[in-house]
Amino acid sequence: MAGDGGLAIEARGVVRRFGPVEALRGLDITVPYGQVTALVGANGAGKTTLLLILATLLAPDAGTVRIAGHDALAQPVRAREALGWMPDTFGVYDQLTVDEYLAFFADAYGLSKQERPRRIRALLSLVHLEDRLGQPVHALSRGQKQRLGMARALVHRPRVLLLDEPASGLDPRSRIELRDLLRSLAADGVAVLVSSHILSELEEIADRVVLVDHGRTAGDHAMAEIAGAAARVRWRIRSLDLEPLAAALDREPGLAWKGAGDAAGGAEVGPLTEDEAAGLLARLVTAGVPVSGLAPAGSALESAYLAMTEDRR
Ligand SMILES: Nc1ncnc2c1ncn2[C@@H]1O[C@H](COP(=O)(O)OP(=O)(O)OP(=O)(O)O)[C@@H](O)[C@H]1O
Repeated sequence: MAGDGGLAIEARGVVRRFGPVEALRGLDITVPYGQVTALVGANGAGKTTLLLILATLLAPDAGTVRIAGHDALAQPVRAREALGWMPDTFGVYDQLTVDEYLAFFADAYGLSKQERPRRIRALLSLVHLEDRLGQPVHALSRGQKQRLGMARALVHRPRVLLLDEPASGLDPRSRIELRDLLRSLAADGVAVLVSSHILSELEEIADRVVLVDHGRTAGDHAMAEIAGAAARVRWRIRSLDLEPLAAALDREPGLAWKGAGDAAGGAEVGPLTEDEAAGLLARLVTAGVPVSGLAPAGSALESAYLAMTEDRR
């Protein structure tokens, strides 16, 4: 699918200032084809600024950006042909119907008149809006508009897809469908770069995580490394009787733990790997502690994110 055999996105030393604010301070990022890469970072870290620059909608003050092998600054039109873009705030032309809206973008991307109706029906079916054909865009709910935005981003079958907070307005079913759609696009060789604050969802969607911190890349990890069995995460232990649990945890050399609060009825321990947690569980049970549950506390990506950003606050 890559065609040019290279990277889908390659940005180096990207700088962007807004007056006195340095939103990006020499950021580097590479995104391969055939994978979902997640862009994660605190509010104001620079994710949207980066995505706008990659989408050729904002010029950097310094740095280089290549999209699908094209220099995005010198050849923005070539870059745009390869790109699909879904912004976080979704502007729609309210007077248009759903299919007129997609036809407008199909036209802008040069799809032939014969192909357009077929493509529009396929896209509406892909985002489960086929029953909205002929209806005005303004009558759609926020989540439906977001799904229409996704269809719009895919009109010209882009090889590189940029999504800024795509799941924010979606109901649980639509989120699962979005996850499946992004996975199947990646399986077809598309490079997907997605920013989101919903880390538990990214864990299931993404192959890689790029951490952005104060305008720079602060980490680039395979999801398997972060969320796999070898990853160190916090664990929640539930027990029918808290006193023996607390006493047994106190006897564990070097183990960090705290009470998980009355409602949770147990303790939070770690970070530990899956093996270490299994060993601890075996010792607790052997010691006669009435353990009723052991599970990761929050998602592994959340734990990793908190650990990675702890000393950056
Ligand atoms: N048009 C603008 N004018 C002035 N400052 C801006 C502009 N756009 C972004 N900034 C500033 O640049 C920094 C990075 O903003 P950006 O929107 O890229 O962050 P983000 O990581 O997407 O944040 P969030 O997670 O809150 O969406 C922030 O300090 C922000 O205030």
